[in-house]
Amino acid sequence: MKPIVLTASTDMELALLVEQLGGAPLAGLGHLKAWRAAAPSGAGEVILAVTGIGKVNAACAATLVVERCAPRLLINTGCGGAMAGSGLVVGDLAVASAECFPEEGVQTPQGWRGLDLIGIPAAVRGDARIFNEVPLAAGAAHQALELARREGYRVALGPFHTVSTCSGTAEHGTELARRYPGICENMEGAALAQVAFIYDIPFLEVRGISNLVEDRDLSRWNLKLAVTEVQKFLIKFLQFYSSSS
Ligand SMILES: O=C(O)c1cccc(C(=O)CC[C@H]2O[C@@H](n3cnc4c(=O)[nH]cnc43)[C@H](O)[C@@H]2O)c1
Repeated sequence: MKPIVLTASTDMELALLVEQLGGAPLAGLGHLKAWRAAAPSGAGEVILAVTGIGKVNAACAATLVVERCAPRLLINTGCGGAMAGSGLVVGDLAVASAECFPEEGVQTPQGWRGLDLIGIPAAVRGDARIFNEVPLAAGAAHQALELARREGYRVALGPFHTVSTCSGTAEHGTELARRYPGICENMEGAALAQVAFIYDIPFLEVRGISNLVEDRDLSRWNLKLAVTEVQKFLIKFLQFYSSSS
């Protein structure tokens, strides 16, 4: 059976999963720090890998794990910023319905425009072309949303933004939201989603909310709560998913 691969940008965002699943260090995934564990249901394996921060690290890691592990599902997790209007607060969960690159494009005299203005897609698979927005198959996202609700988590489903420049002002977040709708800002997800799109592999992204997209105030952040909540949820999701698929 093909494995499930689970990625995050830092060790902290995987530590509880590695501990609870009894992960053993896994060599042979290039530069990536990785572990392997039996899936909670006993059906197949889960591979956990740290990508590093940002889109370039995420795309490199995704390509490596997809080429070497041929996963049946690629899951990305970590913390993220709740965008205005999402209704999310620190400690909540966010599930991606789509991923988006809200910065790739052209600053024209008339304002910012996306990659469609240039006319060169970011990726092509068969007849499908993607520009700034990466669609995700609904299956795993809806399963995660329903399970999270059943387990009593506060959770929202919606499009995510993957940025190079984090929104450290509410105004910057509002500007990006004018370009594309979004509920959760992060720095890796769309890159992993694009690789999953190219290889036609189901992709799920669930993040714990560590902060709001607002004027930067680190005293209002709670990284520990965010990464704990989302990892506790993903342990339940792996139990559910690996026994049902
Ligand atoms: O110091 C800052 O201003 C700052 C801004 C954004 C993120 C950080 C981090 O320490 C975490 C980076 C890490 O977490 C994800 N993340 C979490 N919140 C956000 C956000 O509001 N915007 C973008 N990324 C966020 C991200 O995926 C990184 O992996 C510090």
